[in-house]
Amino acid sequence: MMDKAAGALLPALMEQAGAGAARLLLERGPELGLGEQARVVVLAGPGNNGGDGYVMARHLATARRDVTVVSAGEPRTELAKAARQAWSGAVIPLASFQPDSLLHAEGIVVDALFGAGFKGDLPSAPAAFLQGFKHRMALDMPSGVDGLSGDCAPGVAPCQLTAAFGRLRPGQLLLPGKAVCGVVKAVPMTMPPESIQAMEDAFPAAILRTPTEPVPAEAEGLLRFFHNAPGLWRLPLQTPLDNKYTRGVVSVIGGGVMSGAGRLSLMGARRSGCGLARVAVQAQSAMIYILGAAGAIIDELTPSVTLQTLLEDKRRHTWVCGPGLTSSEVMASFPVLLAAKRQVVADAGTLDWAAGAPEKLRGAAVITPHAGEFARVFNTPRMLGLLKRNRPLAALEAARLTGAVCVLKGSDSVVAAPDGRVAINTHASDGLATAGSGDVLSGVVGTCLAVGMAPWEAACAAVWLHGQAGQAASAREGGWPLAEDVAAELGRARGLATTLQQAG
Ligand SMILES: NC(=O)C1=CN([C@@H]2O[C@H](COP(=O)(O)OP(=O)(O)OC[C@H]3O[C@@H](n4cnc5c(N)ncnc54)[C@H](OP(=O)(O)O)[C@@H]3O)[C@@H](O)[C@H]2O)[C@H](O)CC1
Ligand SMILES: [K+]
Repeated sequence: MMDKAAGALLPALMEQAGAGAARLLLERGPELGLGEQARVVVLAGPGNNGGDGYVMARHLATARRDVTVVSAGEPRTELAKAARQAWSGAVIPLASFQPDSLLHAEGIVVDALFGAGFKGDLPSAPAAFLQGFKHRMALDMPSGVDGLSGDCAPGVAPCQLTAAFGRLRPGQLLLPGKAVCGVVKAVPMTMPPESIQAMEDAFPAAILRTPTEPVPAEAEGLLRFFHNAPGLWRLPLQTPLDNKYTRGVVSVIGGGVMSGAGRLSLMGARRSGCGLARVAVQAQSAMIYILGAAGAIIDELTPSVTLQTLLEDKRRHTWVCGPGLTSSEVMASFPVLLAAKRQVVADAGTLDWAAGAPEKLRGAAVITPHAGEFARVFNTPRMLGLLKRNRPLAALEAARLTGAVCVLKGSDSVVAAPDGRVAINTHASDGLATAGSGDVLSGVVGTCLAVGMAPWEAACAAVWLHGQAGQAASAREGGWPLAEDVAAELGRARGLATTLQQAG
């Protein structure tokens, strides 16, 4: 139900949306390769997205641009009807409009067909009409893109420019939607703060919150989206009183056969600033860890020194369990860590051990699956469908099923907490698509947890630091960094996060 206050705001918001989109096109046209006098064709749909299109056309005409409105259906909402009436130019029905090849090549079509209210399949005639143009700009979303998930209906016409109204939508940042939005530019909208929640309720697709924006108490427990950036979380600053324990202790379960993954996780933890990192590993496999990391402590497990013995040290609260582990190694460690009430980052081998049985992960603080691991753990048709078409909801449901924060890794990683918070990370780089990069991340999550951050904040911070380190390593290595190169940049990434936190 739309709140009365939000309803009363809508005409003013539509006016701001249409006027702002017109301004954006006038400013950005030359960058899109449009000439001064390029013709503009607005394709207006039946809902409020179409209404925005009529308002935009009016403002473009006032700015003396050659603008034509083509209608893909009579306006159905009161707002869109009012916007249609305020447009004094002609409205040509789609079926009767005959664009010439010059218009196709040199003009621009404004996609005001469907926005947040789109559902189902794209009708073929308007989709083909949009496809015919070389230059395209979208209002809110290219028609056929789901604003919440970024899922695209077949036939979506990719745009070079998208006007975002007030705030960004998740679907503008998540693939595949992100790829068809082109450059996304926010059109500023002013609205009283108390109306923000009401506005969010009024629109079918969620709106992204900025990191520093407080969430009203009544929104607790509801799905709400955030853009992942420093400001959404705070990493503790260094102080002269710090010692290695106050900076956090991270312990990694080391694999006996696949030692590389555990060592990369250890590197991630150490490079991102934990005070002390330790590895617990069977004595016969300890040497590779001992030789590999002079600054880490290696705890050799023997019949007399077991994991239980190590857990007597209460300072060892945070554990990374999974990188490089076989199922039997997971079975011998993960349940023991949970029984001892440790906060555990579950990755790799632990996720494979829980294939088809997500309840086995209950008790972990953070789980970090990539799409393949996710599909193995949460292998019901519903979850596989969500994974394909709605990554934020897939991650959220995984978090709710396991009680753990879920980092669904990808080039647009999402971090979901069981309480409904979902952060979208856009701060990644292609360079992270290399073996071992996920192992590094698990160690960074370990550091952020060990230093006392709550699980969702810790996971968000770790994903951002990892992304920043990936970008820096990519730049340094000509676009082709190794996981070790990414780890090597983590200290500087944390330094940058601190600077940004202090500035903001
Ligand atoms: N965020 C803001 O502050 C503001 C956003 N505004 C704009 O409003 C739209 C959302 O408007 P809404 O009217 O809810 O939805 P749409 O315009 O996107 O589309 C709804 C109409 O489209 C029909 N529809 C939907 N899918 C299909 C389909 N597959 N085939 C045919 N027709 C379809 C739908 O028909 P129904 O029969 O399903 O009802 C509707 O007629 C948002 O995107 C912004 O652009 C406002 O300007 C205010 C501020
Ligand atoms: K649109």
